[in-house]
Amino acid sequence: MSSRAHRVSLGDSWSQRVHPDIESERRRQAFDVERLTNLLDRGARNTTLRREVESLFRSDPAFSLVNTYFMTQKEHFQAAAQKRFLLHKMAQRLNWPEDGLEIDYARRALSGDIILGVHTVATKAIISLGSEEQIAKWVPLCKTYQIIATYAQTEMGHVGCLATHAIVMAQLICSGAKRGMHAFVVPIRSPQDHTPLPGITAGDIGPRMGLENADNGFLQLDHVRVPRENMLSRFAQVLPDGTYIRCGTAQSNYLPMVVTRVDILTSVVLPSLQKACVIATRYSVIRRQGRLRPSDPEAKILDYQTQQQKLLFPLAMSYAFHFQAVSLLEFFQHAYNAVQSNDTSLLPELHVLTTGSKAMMTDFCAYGVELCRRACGGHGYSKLSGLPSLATQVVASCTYEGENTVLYLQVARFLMKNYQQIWETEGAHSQRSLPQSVQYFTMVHHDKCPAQNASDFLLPEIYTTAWAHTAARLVEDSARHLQVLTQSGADQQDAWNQTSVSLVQAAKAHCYYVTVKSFQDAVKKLDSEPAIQLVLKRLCDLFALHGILADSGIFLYDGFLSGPQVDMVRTAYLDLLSLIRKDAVLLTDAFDFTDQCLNSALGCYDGNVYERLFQWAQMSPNNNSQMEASLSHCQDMEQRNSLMTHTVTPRDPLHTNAADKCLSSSLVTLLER
Ligand SMILES: CCCCCCC/C=C/C(=O)SCCNC(=O)CCNC(=O)[C@H](O)C(C)(C)COP(=O)(O)OP(=O)(O)OC[C@H]1O[C@@H](n2cnc3c(N)ncnc32)[C@H](O)[C@@H]1OP(=O)(O)O
Ligand SMILES: Cc1cc2nc3c(=O)[nH]c(=O)nc-3n(C[C@H](O)[C@H](O)[C@H](O)COP(=O)(O)OP(=O)(O)OC[C@H]3O[C@@H](n4cnc5c(N)ncnc54)[C@H](O)[C@@H]3O)c2cc1C
Repeated sequence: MSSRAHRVSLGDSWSQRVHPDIESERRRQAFDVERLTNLLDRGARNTTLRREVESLFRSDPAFSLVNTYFMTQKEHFQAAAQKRFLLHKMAQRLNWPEDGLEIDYARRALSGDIILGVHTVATKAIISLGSEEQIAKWVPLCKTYQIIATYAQTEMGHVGCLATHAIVMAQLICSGAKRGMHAFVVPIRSPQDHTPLPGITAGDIGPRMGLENADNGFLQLDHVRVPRENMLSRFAQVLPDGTYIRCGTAQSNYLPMVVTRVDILTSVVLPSLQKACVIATRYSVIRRQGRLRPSDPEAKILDYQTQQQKLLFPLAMSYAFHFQAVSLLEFFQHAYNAVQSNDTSLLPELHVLTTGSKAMMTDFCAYGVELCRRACGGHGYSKLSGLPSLATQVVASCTYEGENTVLYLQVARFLMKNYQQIWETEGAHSQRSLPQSVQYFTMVHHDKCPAQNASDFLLPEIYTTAWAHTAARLVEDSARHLQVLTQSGADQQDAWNQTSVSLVQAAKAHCYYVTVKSFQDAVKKLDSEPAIQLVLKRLCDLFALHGILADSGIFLYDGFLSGPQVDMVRTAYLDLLSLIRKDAVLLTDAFDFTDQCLNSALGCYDGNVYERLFQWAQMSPNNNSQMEASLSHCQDMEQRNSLMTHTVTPRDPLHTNAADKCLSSSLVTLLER
C-alpha cells in the first residue's frame, strides 16, 4: 500500500491535490520517512499490520469521527458505545488474538473514541490480582461484555452508568486487624434489568471538562456483603476461619496502578501529543502571515523562530517520550512477570519508573498540546482543529491514575531512601546495590561543566552529565534539608512536608535525566541508520538543552554551569531550531496518523486547511437554514432572545429519568454478545 494513499484518507475531492506549501516541505527528504515510521512501530511488519487494521475503518461511516464535534454529550456517548460494539464484532469476525496488536491499532485508528476505557482497566486489575480460578471465572465474562466492570479506588468513586460490577479497592479488616488495600469484585447492578442492587447507590457524576465518551460515576455502598471468594487473591487470601494469609508484599495489590499507568502513556497520552504536533506543524507551513523582509512574500509561520520554539520542543518531547516508553515497556514486561511469580524485588523500581514517567509525560504532554493549540492562533480554539479535545484528554491524565504532585512525592521518597543508603554504605560497593535508575548518584564526578563553546553542548555526554549532576545535587540538598530539620527536633512527617517543594523539584530533575538518558541510549543504537540517527540526535539535543534553558537556575545555583555557558547552551539551542525546522513536516509525517484518526480540519496530510475548515463548519447545526431565516426575521433583540431560549434545549444529564435508565440498559444489551 502506498503510504501517501494510506494517509490521504478522508476522500474529499480536493485531497488528491496536495497543497504546494506542504508538498515543498516533503520534497527534500534528508532521511527515509518510511524507515522512521518502521522504527517507531518497532518493525516494518507492525507498520504493515497497523495500516491493514486502519484501512478497515477508513471508508465505513459508522466509524467516522467528524460528526462527534456536533454532538451533545449523550449523542457522543452513544456513538462511542456503538463504535465499541462494532469493534467487538469486528474483532470476533476477524478472529483477532486477544492480546494481539490488532486491537491496539484499532483503538488508535478510532482515536480512542470508544466507551468502556475503565472496563479495560478493571479487567486488567482482575488479571493482575486474581488467582487462576478467579481469572478463569471473571475475565471471559468481561471480555464478552456479559458483565461490565469499573475500577473504584478513589473516594466517592468513578463508577459510571453502565457498570454491573465494580472492582472496589478497600481496606481489609480481618479479625480486627487492618491489612491494607485489597481488591473486591462487587456486583452493583442487576444483570437482568440493570437496577442497582440493595445497598448500592450509583450514577453518572455529571458534566466534566472533556472526555464525553467516558462513563464516570459515583458509588455508595451501604452494608453490602461481598462473598469471601470475591476478594482477588493472587497475593492475599482469607480462609473460611478468618485466617489471613499474605503471599506477596502489601504493595503487590497496587499492581493495577502500575499496569494502567503504562497503558495510558502509550495509548492515550503520547499519541495525543504526537497528533497535536502533526496538526500544528502542518498548519504552520500552510498559514502565511506577515513578512520576514518587506520585499518577501508572506512567510510560512513555521519560519518564525518563535513559532519553531513553540512547536519543535513538543516534537522533541514526542520522540523523547516514545523512546522512554519503549524502555519502560521492556522493564515493565520483565518486572511484571517477576511480581506475578511472587518475586517482588523489582516492584519498588518498577513503581517509581512508571510513576515518574506518568507524572512527567502527562505534565509535559499537557503543556505541549496546549503549546500546539496556541501555535494555531484562533483556529486552535476551534474544536474542528482537533486540538481542544486532545488538550482536555491529556489534562485529565495529569489527575487520574494518581495526581502528579502526589506521584512526584512518591518518586522523591524512593530517591531519598536510595540516597540515604549511599550515606550509610559510603564507598566503592554502594553503586552495585543501588537500583539501576539511580546508579548515577555515585557517578557524578565533575564540579563544573567542562564545555568551552556552543558546539560542546551538542555532545551527549556533556548535557547528560549536566542533568545527572543537577538531579543528584537536588536529591542531596533535599536529603540534607530533611536531616537538618530532623536534627533540630522536627518529626519525620513535618520535616517531609517542610521539604516537599524541594523534593518535587528533585524528582522532576531525576525524571528529566532518566528521559534524556533513555533518548540518548536509543539514538546511540541507530548506527546502521545514519540519516535517521542524525535527525533524532538533533531532537535529543534539543530536548536536553530546552530543559537546561527553561530551568537554568538549578544548573547555575552551585556553579556547575556559568552564565557564559548558559549563553552557549542558548546558541546551540537556537541553531538546532533552524536545523530541525527543515525536517519538521517529515518528522511529524513519520508518526503516520491517518487523517481520520487526526480528525482535524487543520492537520490533514494534503494541507488543504481552509477548504476543509469551511466544509466542516457547514455541518454546524447553527448553520441550519430554518433557524437562520427565523433569526433574520426577528425585529428586535428581545424577540431574538426569546427565540434563542426556546430553540436551544439544555442538555439532559445522563441517567436522570426513566428514558435515560433505558438508554444505559439498551447500551448494555448492545454490548452483549
Ligand atoms: C480514556 C482513557 C481511559 C481512562 C481511564 C482512567 C482510569 C483512571 C483510574 C484511576 O484514576 S484509579 C485511581 C488511581 N489512584 C491513584 O493512583 C492514587 C495515587 N496514590 C497512590 O498511589 C498512593 O501511593 C496509594 C496507593 C493510594 C497509597 O497511599 P499511602 O499514603 O497509603 O502510601 P504511600 O506512602 O503512598 O506508599 C506506601 C508504600 O507503597 C509504595 N507504593 C505506592 N504505590 C505503589 C505501586 N503502585 N506499586 C508499588 N508500590 C507502591 C510506596 O512507594 C511506599 O513504599 P515504601 O516507601 O513504604 O517502601
Ligand atoms: C477523568 C477521570 C477519570 C477517573 N477515573 C477514575 C476511576 O476509574 N477510578 C477511580 O478510582 N478514580 C478515578 N478518578 C479519580 C482520580 O484517580 C483521582 O481524582 C486522583 O487520583 C486524585 O485524587 P483526588 O481527586 O482525591 O485529589 P486529591 O488527592 O484531593 O488532590 C487535590 C490536591 O491535593 C494535593 N495533595 C493530595 N495529597 C497530597 C499529599 N499527600 N501531599 C501533597 N499534596 C497532596 C494534590 O497535589 C492536589 O493538588 C478519575 C479522575 C478523573 C479526572
